Amino acid sequence: MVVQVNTRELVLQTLLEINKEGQYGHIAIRNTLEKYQYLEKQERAFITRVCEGTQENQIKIDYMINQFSKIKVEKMKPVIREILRSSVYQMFFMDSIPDNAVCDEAVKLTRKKGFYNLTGFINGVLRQMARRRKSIVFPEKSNEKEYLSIEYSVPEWMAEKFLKQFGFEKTEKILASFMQERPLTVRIRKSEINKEEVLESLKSEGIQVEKAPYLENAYYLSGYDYLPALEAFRAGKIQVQDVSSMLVAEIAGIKAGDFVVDLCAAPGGKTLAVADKLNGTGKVSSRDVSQKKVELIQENVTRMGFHNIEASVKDATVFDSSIMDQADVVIADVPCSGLGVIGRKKDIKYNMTLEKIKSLVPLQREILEKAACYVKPGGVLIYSTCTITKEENTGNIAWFISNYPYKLESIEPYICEELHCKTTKDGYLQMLPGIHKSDGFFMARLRRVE
Ligand SMILES: C[S@@+](CC[C@H](N)C(=O)[O-])C[C@H]1O[C@@H](n2cnc3c(N)ncnc32)[C@H](O)[C@@H]1O
Repeated sequence: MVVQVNTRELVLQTLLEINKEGQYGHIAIRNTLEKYQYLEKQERAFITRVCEGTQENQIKIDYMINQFSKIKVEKMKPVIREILRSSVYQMFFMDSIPDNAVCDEAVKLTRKKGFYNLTGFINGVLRQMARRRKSIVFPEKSNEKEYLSIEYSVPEWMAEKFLKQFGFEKTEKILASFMQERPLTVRIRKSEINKEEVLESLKSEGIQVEKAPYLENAYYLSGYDYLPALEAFRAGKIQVQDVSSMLVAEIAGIKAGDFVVDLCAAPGGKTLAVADKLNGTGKVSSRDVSQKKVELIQENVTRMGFHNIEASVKDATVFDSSIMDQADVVIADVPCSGLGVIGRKKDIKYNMTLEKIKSLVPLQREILEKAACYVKPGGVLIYSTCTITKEENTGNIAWFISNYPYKLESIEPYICEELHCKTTKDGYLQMLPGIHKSDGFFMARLRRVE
């Protein structure tokens, strides 16, 4: 028997889950959708949109609610807080739902959750907000930090940090791009397959395929319901990967027969791109810190059918003498603050802190320090992150080249002209969302000189 559920109640449950320590928004939403698979497509779309939108705009929504509620959002009971937030999202960020319906449903849900004495409060706040829409105030643009923080729902420290690093105009572009829908990008494998046939197969399954920038094998996909059901995916002909991340295997300048070590490899995006370039030759030692992570790599390796990848559990901060001076190429795609991928993972903007960023730098340097020993003399080390903070990127590279026998080497021979800029000749590239057509990403190519 199918039990009727209220979609707004599922939204509430999911938002409460999302706000638990250590929970990821996309996973909480996926869990709800998997549990209630029998829901209509429209209901699933509603749950996804309201949960994602409420989370994405949380700082702005709280700022709005606080203008109408005597009890500040942070002091509210979690259930009440999430009912209000998601209702405000429906009233102010979606066109299709009348204010009255949103208020009525919020009151019903409050009652259903047992908060009888708070139905009046919920009703009062929401109806006031609906009635006095035009009186809601937002920070002036001249008040740069507060304006950016509220308008784009990022913590003030982040707005301030970006302002310092990029200035107002660039920061606004970056933050605005975080709010835009991100296309799903895939890399079509080159080895052992025919690209035209893959494109045909995708189109025959009703998928819209569009060329992505910068790389000939990068494509945007849309119109799919469940990616793993696609033939091209199951047969290991496509791999989900942002174009910025694909560039790592390009600038590594992989040659047939190379021995490549990927130190922080899960779920295997760069490992798989490198193996594709090796075209059945050489070997990739693909490592990550836990068994669970290595299983993710292995799953992808099995699906794509590569035989030249060996996935293993290895802590990159622990020296491994067995590969000392052995690798033609080492990839250190280190754990980072992830500020470049906020557009895809909204949790990052609420969970990252200045202290955490600060504590990542020594870890990244520890990994670089070990990585330096694995490259054979004359070999190549690629350092990359999916973040845009100076200290994790150019800061670490400056530290590294002043302490180790490495020099930066131009990446221009490996990337398209559109990406050439002041720094690419010098050996590194900082991609910025909203400026580049990709996630935020940093990559550097270093040659071991002795
Ligand atoms: C940016 S992600 C890697 C993405 C991956 N290179 C790809 O392209 O799919 C960073 C990875 O570093 C791993 N990691 C964190 N600490 C590590 C350590 N001490 N040793 C090895 N890997 C570590 C994390 O588990 C995570 O999978």
